[in-house]
Amino acid sequence: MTKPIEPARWTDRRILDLFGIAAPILLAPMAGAGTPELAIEVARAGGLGALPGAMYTPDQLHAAIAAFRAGAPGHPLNVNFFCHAPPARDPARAMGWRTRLAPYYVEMGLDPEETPPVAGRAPFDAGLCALVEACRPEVVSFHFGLPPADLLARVKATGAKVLSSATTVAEARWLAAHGCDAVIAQGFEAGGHRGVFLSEEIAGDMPGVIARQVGTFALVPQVADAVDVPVIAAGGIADGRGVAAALMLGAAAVQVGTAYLFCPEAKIPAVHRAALETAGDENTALTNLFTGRPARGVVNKVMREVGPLSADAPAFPLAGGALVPLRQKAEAAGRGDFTSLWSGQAAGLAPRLPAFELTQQLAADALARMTRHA
Ligand SMILES: Cc1cc2nc3c(=O)[nH]c(=O)nc-3n(C[C@H](O)[C@H](O)[C@H](O)COP(=O)(O)O)c2cc1C
Repeated sequence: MTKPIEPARWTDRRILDLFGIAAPILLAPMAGAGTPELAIEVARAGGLGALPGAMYTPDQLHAAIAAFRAGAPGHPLNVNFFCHAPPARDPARAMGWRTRLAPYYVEMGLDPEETPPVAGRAPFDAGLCALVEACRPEVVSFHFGLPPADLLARVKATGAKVLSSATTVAEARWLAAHGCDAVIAQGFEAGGHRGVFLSEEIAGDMPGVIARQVGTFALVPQVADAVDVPVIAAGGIADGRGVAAALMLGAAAVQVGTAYLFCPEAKIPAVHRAALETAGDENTALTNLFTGRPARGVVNKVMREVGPLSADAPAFPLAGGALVPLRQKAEAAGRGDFTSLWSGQAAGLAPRLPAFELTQQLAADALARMTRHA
């Protein structure tokens, strides 16, 4: 086993002291893939464990938090929520989307007339806020901006430190001005959903929004210069080199997602695990097909043939519903043709270790590199 992390050796202690952790490594909250086991192992290794609230029911989230508390007593926990505005119903768009996908239903032996399930991702609301008040996670993070001021005030009143993702300097400034204790600078390389929230054109001009997305290497130092709160770098960081580079660019910590998907503690379908092996540096793309918002994943059949971006896809989070029957049928046949295979651009760098060992290796390797270059 790797040696324990020595907290005293990190020169920038802002995030370590803010959260009470030993290493500046944050597990990314990953809706649909994160588990209490993953969070426990990262926390035990000295990083910050996270649970994704977006795809759990409140009861499931309660149970997941309790499992974390039992498995990693005394360690802080980050619980993550989405705070998108729920979309207005748009039956014409929903029908257009089903018509676009109808040939695949026929190809897969499914009835295109069958009503697909509604894909839901609940935004942070008063009920989830009450859950935060009851469970008191030490850190609460948000994706797609921040919740309304009254809910945010209630979260902060619990003593939780608040984080959210910024994809531009303007978003980082906005988050710092609205009460975030630290800002996650999420570069273009990142797996999963872009945290974009200030762009008005997100629905109307998806290609334009995507063409302007900023990479981690350019984003992190500009955000670090722009805000007074500590910055957490995310996107394409999958080994010790990436951690060291992010810290040199002015980040006080990193948030890592894709590299943890290889861990046995991550819960992803077999087709996703297999696809990650092929992700490399050039086999992912930003797509809106699976939810309606841009997110990075391994290119598969539906992305190649319908997208990766489609103006027909209904608004977030509704696009996914019509893909569910196709996904289930294809996965049963061992194919990921309709599955959201979220991955960042650096999957090929991930050391492929269990979560405890991965966290310690990321930290130890980064420390060794930074010491060599000091
Ligand atoms: C499978 C997957 C699911 C994700 N789900 C969430 C989520 O629920 N909430 C969130 O804030 N970020 C989510 N993200 C984005 C991460 O927080 C982070 O920005 C990203 O993983 C960093 O880039 P990397 O994947 O290259 O490490 C997800 C990322 C992945 C890969």
